[in-house]
Amino acid sequence: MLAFPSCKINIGLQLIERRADGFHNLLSAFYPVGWTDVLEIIPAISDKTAANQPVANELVTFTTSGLPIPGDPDPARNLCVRAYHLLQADYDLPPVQMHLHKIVPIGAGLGGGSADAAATINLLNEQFALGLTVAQRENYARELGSDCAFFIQNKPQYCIEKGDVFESINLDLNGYHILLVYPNLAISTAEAYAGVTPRQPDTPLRALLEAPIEQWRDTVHNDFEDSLFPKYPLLGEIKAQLYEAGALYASLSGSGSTLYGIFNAPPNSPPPFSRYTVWKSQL
Ligand SMILES: C[C@@](CO)(OP(=O)(O)O)[C@H](O)COP(=O)(O)OP(=O)(O)OC[C@H]1O[C@@H](n2ccc(N)nc2=O)[C@H](O)[C@@H]1O
Ligand SMILES: Nc1ncnc2c1ncn2[C@@H]1O[C@H](COP(=O)(O)OP(=O)(O)O)[C@@H](O)[C@H]1O
Repeated sequence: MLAFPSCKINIGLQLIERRADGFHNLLSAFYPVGWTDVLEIIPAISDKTAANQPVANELVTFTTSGLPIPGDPDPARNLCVRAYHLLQADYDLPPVQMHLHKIVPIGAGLGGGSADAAATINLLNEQFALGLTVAQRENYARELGSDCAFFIQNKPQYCIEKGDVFESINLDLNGYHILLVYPNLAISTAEAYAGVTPRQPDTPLRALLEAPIEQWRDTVHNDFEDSLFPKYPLLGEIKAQLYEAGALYASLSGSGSTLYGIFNAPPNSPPPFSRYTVWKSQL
């Protein structure tokens, strides 16, 4: 079976407090974006002379193409393989062959790896008729990463606590256009969190998002920008260029390094962005 795990942007991200477990409580709106990887999972064929080499262990044959993934050549660390083992432990799954074609940039604040893991859970649930509910699949996903559970349903959500608990939100950007700019610079999530100073927001994000998008520029903020823009000035420059290109709203996504702009009409990819990895689409 085939899936196209897509990524997310964060619209606003308020880092509220450091928790006793070392993680941070936050408020953020997660919004799905259609830049996707390709993931195929099939029951294993027994012919070991086939082109795919068994690499992780006897249960999973995992191969990749496209962007190189940090952690290769140790595929056991890949979130897809970890997701398989999580379910295998409880459901005694048969051996599988998995292939991931990696397209979404890595260390980009787009949650691409988490999306792959969630897609693995959803595919295995379907392929082997496990009958897992959304809540059960989200619980497995939470074990793999804070933003992983979001991708089980992959719909706009208001995220609280570690970013893994959801409240519904009426946020519809249908018809707007988005331009993502990945500056070919990976930022590790742990590194980004290590630099933040959390604080209680004056106004919780949910109230700010109720205003029209034209007002967000002055109110809706990603708190990671405060520590990452001074460290990587390029990020602030790209955000300014997105506004110069006509964005109604522009921001860093998650813990970076991708910047995005939301536009009324299809944006050009003007010269400042041509040296970066860009992706654009209608939302
Ligand atoms: C920042 C966000 C915002 O949406 O996304 P990305 O930009 O990475 O896509 C998420 O909070 C990232 O979630 P995820 O990438 O799943 O992080 P995890 O693997 O759970 O954690 C990686 C590390 O980030 C820190 N961490 C993560 C989540 C959280 N709420 N507080 C934290 O302090 C911890 O140091 C942890 O060890
Ligand atoms: N399938 C995967 N795709 C991408 N990264 C993966 C995957 N599996 C494990 N990882 C690890 O997760 C880390 C960050 O993943 P990613 O989700 O792309 O970043 P971000 O947290 O910035 O959204 C990478 O450093 C990589 O080592």
